[in-house]
Amino acid sequence: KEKPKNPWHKAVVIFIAVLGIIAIVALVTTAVLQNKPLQQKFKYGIVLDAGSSHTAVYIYEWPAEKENDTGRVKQKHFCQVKGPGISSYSLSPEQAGHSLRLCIQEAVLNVPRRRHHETPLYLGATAGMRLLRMENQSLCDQVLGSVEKVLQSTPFDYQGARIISGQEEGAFGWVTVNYLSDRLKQGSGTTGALDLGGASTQITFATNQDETGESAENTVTFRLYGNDYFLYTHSFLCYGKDQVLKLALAQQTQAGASTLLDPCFNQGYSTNLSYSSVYSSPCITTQKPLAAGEGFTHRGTGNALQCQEVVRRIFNFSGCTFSHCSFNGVYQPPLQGQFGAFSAYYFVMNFLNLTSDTLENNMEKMARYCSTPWTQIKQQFPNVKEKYLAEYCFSGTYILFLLTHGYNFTSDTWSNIKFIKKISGSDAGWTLGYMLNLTNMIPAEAPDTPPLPHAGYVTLLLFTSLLLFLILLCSLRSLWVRCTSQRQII
Ligand SMILES: Nc1ncnc2c1ncn2[C@@H]1O[C@H](COP(=O)(O)OP(=O)(O)O)[C@@H](O)[C@H]1O
Ligand SMILES: [Ca+2]
Repeated sequence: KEKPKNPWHKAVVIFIAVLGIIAIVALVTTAVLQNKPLQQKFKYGIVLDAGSSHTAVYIYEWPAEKENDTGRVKQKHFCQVKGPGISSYSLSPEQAGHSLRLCIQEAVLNVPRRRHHETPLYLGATAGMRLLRMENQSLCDQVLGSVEKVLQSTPFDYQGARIISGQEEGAFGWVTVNYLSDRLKQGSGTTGALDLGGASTQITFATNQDETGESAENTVTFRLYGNDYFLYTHSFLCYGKDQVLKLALAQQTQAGASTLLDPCFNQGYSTNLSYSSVYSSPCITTQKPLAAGEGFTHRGTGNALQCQEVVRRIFNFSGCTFSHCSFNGVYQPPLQGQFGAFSAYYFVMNFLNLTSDTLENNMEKMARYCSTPWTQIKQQFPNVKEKYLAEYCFSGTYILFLLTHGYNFTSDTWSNIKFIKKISGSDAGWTLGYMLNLTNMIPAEAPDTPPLPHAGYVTLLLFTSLLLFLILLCSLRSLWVRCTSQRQII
């Protein structure tokens, strides 16, 4: 005889099943929502790079709660200030500050208003201002004062305008390159930084601790994310590409002739230069030739091999008092690892299409470019600024010579150099490293990471709740079987 079925059994089993499912779904959703990053709140930072030839404004952005994570700060906006570098306003210092206004207005529009007061604003000046300071401290102060006045009147958190040292310029360029390529956290191999400006050039790379003993002024140590880095760095003042051109012109016009036949400029190129435009630079230590008139005709003959000899005369390879030197008696340990070459290295080598070839092929391409007649060059590149176009033969020959004879890169190690403009969307240069350092966004010790990354946590949770659900299902099933089997027993 069948025992009357208990209508409640079925209801109870279904009720528990539904309850279990709701519990599990509720558990998983709260856990996921609980850990979901809160409304992305961003923070900002602004750095002005007051270079010898130009000023640029960089706006950086990062998620507020992640500022200690590496690689989180990104370049959000870039503004190139119209006109020359601030050091060029030495005769009208007020103009230096005024020249920044348009880019500052752009910055005001690119940073949310509610963040303005907490957005740090820095200006760092490089070799152009180092040279002006050498020439005339008072004019240098007036230019900085004029810049300071404008930056203080912005709605941002103004943190100062100063001339950074060559060491800082080199070291922070290295920080930027390694931060953006995410090499700082693993403590894995790092990338050296090669920066070519208009008035100075920097080389920086990590070396072994025992290599740093020879020259304290060339050593910078960083402790970042729990890793110690011993960096070699040197900034060659007057070896930026604009100043080095003046060095070459001064050397070739010692006789005071009215015409200079220059192998570093294309055949058919001709312009009139004043002697003062060459000899007024503090980089030129030789006196203007007495016999010289006001100026001279600068004529190109376009010969790369002869141009190499012109460039060689800018370097001094004697008088090294260390175990190894690069040039001009400057200590340099043996090169190590990969290098990122940026700023004018990139502009010149990218234009000349010398960024991805062997050293030998680059030398040949350089020779072909220099021997191309100026009329043909102008025809081929009608939209390139004539000042840049005219100097590419000189600048390219200088770069090849600097990297090989200056820094001792060989045809074997040439491929270690990558010519770069940006890394994951942000410009390679000293400004990001400078800001990261001043805002303490690269901690000395590695921030403690949660035992499980968010994704891992959610997976684990899902897995356990699925397991729970299966256990629940099995127990419900056995409960069901027991209920229905009781009916048969009778
Ligand atoms: N598009 C370009 N093509 C060639 N050269 C360029 C280009 N843009 C900038 N430059 C050059 O790159 C150099 C940038 O130097 P800059 O950073 O202003 O000087 P510094 O770092 O010595 O203070 C200058 O020589 C400038 O003329
Ligand atoms: Ca620069």
